Amino acid sequence: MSSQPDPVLRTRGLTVRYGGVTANDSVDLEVHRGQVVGLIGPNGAGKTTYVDAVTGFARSSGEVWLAGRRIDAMPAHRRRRAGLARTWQAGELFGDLSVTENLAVVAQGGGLRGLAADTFRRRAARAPHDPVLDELGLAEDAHRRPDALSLGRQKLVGVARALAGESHVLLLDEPAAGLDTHESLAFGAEVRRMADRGSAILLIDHDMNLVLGTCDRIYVLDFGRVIACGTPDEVRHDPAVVAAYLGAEVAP
Ligand SMILES: Nc1ncnc2c1ncn2[C@@H]1O[C@H](COP(=O)(O)OP(=O)(O)OP(=O)(O)O)[C@@H](O)[C@H]1O
Repeated sequence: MSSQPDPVLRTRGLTVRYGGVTANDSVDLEVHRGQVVGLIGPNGAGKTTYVDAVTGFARSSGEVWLAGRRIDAMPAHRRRRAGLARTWQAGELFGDLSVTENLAVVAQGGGLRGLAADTFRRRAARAPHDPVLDELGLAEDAHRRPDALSLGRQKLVGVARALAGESHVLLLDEPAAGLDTHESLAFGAEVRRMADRGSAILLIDHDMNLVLGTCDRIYVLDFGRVIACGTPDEVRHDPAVVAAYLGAEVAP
């Protein structure tokens, strides 16, 4: 077998402690270009903590590598600039800005903080049309406000906003929360297309149809530890995963 290229994102021994709680316990994980990798597990297993640690929002020990470069000593804003993009679990969009303006907030860096609102608006109004809107099929909504869109399309705007600017890896934290089955399927297809065009994506979600149907590989966390890793088929039949998380409903 030919050797695989280096992963775009790799963690080694990533550990986060909150007081007496070990929220991430020596997590080794890899995401390659063109892959959607799932991260699943029960409530409180440490999934959001992992994203916080990788992106520099939680103090951690261990190694974080992005595109061959070690980034764990960098503050969050430098990791973002190095190419780590994330969505937030409660990823509200700016309701009084258009879709294009929502993207411009990120693309201009620094967000609204420190920038007078009218200055920001003048700049955002001149913002070039971001090609990511075309890629995600959102071009026709560019000048609408998020609340004029369906929840499914709002979620896509959240992804587009995370992608605005250059990024190597996209970390999606519960992007499908609140979507109905149909919207979730469409969302999964979009995530899959992004990976097929070369993105590297880490997907956290409790919607097992979405995760099992979209991911190339899945890591399962329980009490901060990786208890299993494999293809969707391997993971859904793993007795430890069924016992800790999946239960009988997705087992054969
Ligand atoms: N800022 C914090 N301070 C203290 N403890 C925290 C903090 N953030 C998370 N924890 C604890 O760390 C553990 C992991 O939480 P985390 O939110 O990462 O889990 P999760 O897998 O994302 O859960 P969910 O599926 O409910 O979103 C939990 O025990 C949680 O209570």
